[in-house]
Amino acid sequence: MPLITLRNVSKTYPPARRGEEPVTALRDINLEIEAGEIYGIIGYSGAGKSTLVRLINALETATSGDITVDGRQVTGVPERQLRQLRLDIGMIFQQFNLFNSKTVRNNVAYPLRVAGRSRAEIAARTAELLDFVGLTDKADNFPEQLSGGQKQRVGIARALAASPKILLADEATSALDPETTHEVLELLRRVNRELGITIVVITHEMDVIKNLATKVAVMDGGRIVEQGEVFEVFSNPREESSRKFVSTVVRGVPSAADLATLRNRHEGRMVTLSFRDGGASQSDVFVELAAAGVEFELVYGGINDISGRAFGHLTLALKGADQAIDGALAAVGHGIKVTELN
Ligand SMILES: Nc1ncnc2c1ncn2[C@@H]1O[C@H](COP(=O)(O)OP(=O)(O)OP(=O)(O)O)[C@@H](O)[C@H]1O
Repeated sequence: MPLITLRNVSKTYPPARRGEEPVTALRDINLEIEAGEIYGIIGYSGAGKSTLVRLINALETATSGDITVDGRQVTGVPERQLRQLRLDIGMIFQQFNLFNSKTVRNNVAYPLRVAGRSRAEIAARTAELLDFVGLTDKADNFPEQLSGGQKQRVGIARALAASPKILLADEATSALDPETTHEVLELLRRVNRELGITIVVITHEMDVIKNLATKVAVMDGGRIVEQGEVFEVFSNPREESSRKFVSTVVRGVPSAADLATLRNRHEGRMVTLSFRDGGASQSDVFVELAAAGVEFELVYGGINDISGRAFGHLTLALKGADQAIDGALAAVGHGIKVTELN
C-alpha cells in the first residue's frame, strides 16, 4: 500500500471578499507516493503545490476526494485524530522558520519539549541530530549567526526530531545559492537513504527534481498534467508544461533563434541526434561518421545522467557528401532519433 494516497482530491477556497469568485486550487488530483521514495512536485507559482502539501499534513481540508497517509484517513476526521499524523510528518520551509531567539540546540529540541519528552531524552536526541546534520559546533549559536545553508540544516534537524516517516520540503532550497543548494540536497539524500524517510519535495526548480527526486508530478493550473519516473519525464516529456520545465535543464533541439546563431558560427549540415539509455551511444555515431569520411563538430546540447541512466540531444555540424552523411546516420541504427535542422 502506498504511504501517501490522494484520490480525486479537489480544493476550492471560498472567496476572500463578497463579490469575488472562489478559487479552485486543486482539481481532481490522483497521487500515490510509496514509502522510501523521494517524490518531486513541480509547478509554477500558483499551480497548487503548497495547497497540496497543506492537505497532506491536514493544515487544510479537501473540498472533495480522499487522502490517506500511512493507512490513516486524513479527510473528514476530528482534530485529535490528526495529532499522530502530524508527528509522522516533518516539514521544512523556504524561509527556514527558525525561532530567532532560541539557540540552534533549542530550535532542534523544541518539538521534543512540546511532545513532553524527558530532559535526558531531549539532550541525547538533540545531540544526535546536530551530529547528523554536521552542526554540533554551532549548538549554542543563534540562527542569525548562521549561513542560509546552515539554517536549513537546523530546519532539517528540527523536522526530524520526532522521528517522522515523511519529510515535506516546501521550496527548501529556493532561497539558497547553487553551492549551498547542492549541500542541502546531499543532506536530504542522506535523510532518505540512511533514515529511510520518504521525502516529498515541492519546487519550481527543475534542477532540484533532476538531482534529488526519483519520481515527479508536474502541476499546472491545479492539475497534475504528467507524473512518473524522473528519467521518463525528462527524456520524453509529453505535456507542454513538462517540456517547458525540462528545457530549463536539458538542451534539446535548438530553437529557431539558437539555430540562427549556430549557423553564423558553424558551417555544414546540422542535425540533432536524440539519445536514450539502451540505444546507440555518442561514440557509435562518431565512429560511423569518421568511417564515412564525414567531418563533424558538436555545436549544441549534451548528455544527461538521471538516476544512473543516460539520455540527451547533441546537435552536430556535419561536413561531407550528403550520401556519406545519410549512410553513416542510417548505419548507427537503433535507439537514436535524427532531427534534420533546416
Ligand atoms: N488560503 C487561500 N485562500 C484563497 N486562495 C488561496 C489560498 N491559498 C492559495 N490560494 C490560491 O490557490 C492557488 C494555488 O496556490 P498555491 O499556493 O497552492 O500554489 P503554489 O503552486 O504553491 O504557488 P506558490 O509557489 O506561489 O506558493 C492560487 O491561485 C492561490 O492564489
